[in-house]
Amino acid sequence: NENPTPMSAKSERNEPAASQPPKRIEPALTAGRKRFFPTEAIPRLHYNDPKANELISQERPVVLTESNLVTTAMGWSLDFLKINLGEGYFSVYFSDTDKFRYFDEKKRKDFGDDFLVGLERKDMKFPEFVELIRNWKEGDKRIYLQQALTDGVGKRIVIDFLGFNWNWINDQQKRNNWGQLTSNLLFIGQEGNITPVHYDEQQNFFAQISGKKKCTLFPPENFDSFYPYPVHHPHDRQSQVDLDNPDFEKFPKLSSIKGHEAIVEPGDVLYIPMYWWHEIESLADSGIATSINFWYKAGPTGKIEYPLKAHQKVAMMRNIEKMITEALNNYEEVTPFMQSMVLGRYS
Ligand SMILES: O=C(O)C(=O)[C@H]1CC[C@@H](C(=O)O)C1
Ligand SMILES: [Zn+2]
Repeated sequence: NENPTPMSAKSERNEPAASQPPKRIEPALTAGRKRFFPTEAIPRLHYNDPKANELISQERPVVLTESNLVTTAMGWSLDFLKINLGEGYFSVYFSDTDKFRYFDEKKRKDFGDDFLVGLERKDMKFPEFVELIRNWKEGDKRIYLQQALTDGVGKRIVIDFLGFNWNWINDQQKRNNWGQLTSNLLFIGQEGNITPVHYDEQQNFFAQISGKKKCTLFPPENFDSFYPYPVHHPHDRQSQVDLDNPDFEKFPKLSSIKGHEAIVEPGDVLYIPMYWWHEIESLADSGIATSINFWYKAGPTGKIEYPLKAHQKVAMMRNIEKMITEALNNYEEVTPFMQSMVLGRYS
C-alpha cells in the first residue's frame, strides 16, 4: 500500500464501470490522535457545487471532490518518481519525534540553531530518500520530503504537471482575485508524521495523491490561542503549543479552541484559506502519504472596510513586530521593549 498503482495500470480503470463505483465509506473523523478540543466536520462538496465556490469566496475551508486537479499524478509511486523526478536534490526533514515543525532557513542563520530540537534538514537525491523511507524501522528518525517542484524534473513529470486541471484552478484564482501561483510543493512522508499547527500567508489548494491525512483547521480569530513564535524567529508562523501535550498554564487561551476537521483521501482537494491555522496528520495504516499544494499570493487589497477582519489584524501585528525588530536592530531588546509597552498598561 506504498503508493498508487503505476501509470500503466491506470488504463484498466478507464474501462466503463460494470456497476456503480463503490460508495465511498466516510472515514470516521475519530481516526487519528485523540484531541482535548471539540471539532466539527469541514464540508465535503463536489468541486462544481456552487456552495463550494461560495465557501472559497468567503475564505472558509472546504474539501472538494472529483476535481481531477492532480489525477495525472496518481501514478507517482516511489518507483515512478525515482525514474522520472530527475537528478535534482530534494529537501528531506528528519525528526526525533512525529512532529515536523517548519523552520525558515533564512532566519536561522542569525538566530542560531538551539531551537532545532531534534529537527534537521538534509538535501539528497530522490533514490536516496526512497532507500531511507523503504528501510525505515522503529527507532529511526522519522523522515519527510518537502520540496517545491521546479524545472529540472524529468519530462514525464512535466507532462503530468501540464495535465493538472489548470482550467479549473486558474478559474478559481481569477474568480477569487488571488495573486500569482507561487509554488507547488511535493510532500512525501510516513504514516504518523505530523505537521504541527501553523498558518501561511498564502491561499492553498492542498491536493492528496496517496495515503490519508487528517487536517485540523482553526480560523484566524484563534491567533490569541496559538501563541505563534515571534516573527523574527525561524519558527515564525508556527504555534508554540503542542496540541498533544497542551500547557494551559503557559498558554491559557488554548483551552477554548474548536477545530474544523477533514480526512483527505487520494483525489480530494482541501482549500486551506490564507491565515487559517492548520495541523496535518498523516494517518496511521494509510501507507506513505503524498500530497501536492498550490500556494497563491493574496490578491490586491481593495478598499479597507471596518471592522477589520482577523487576518488583517494578524498582518498588522506582523508588520509592527517587523518594524520594531528592525528599528531596535537587536533581538534581545524586542521582548523588554514589547513588555514595557504593554504590561501593566494594556492588560
Ligand atoms: O501546504 C501547507 O500549507 C502545509 O502546511 C504543508 C506542510 C507539510 C504538509 C503536510 O501534508 O504535512 C502540509
Ligand atoms: Zn501550511
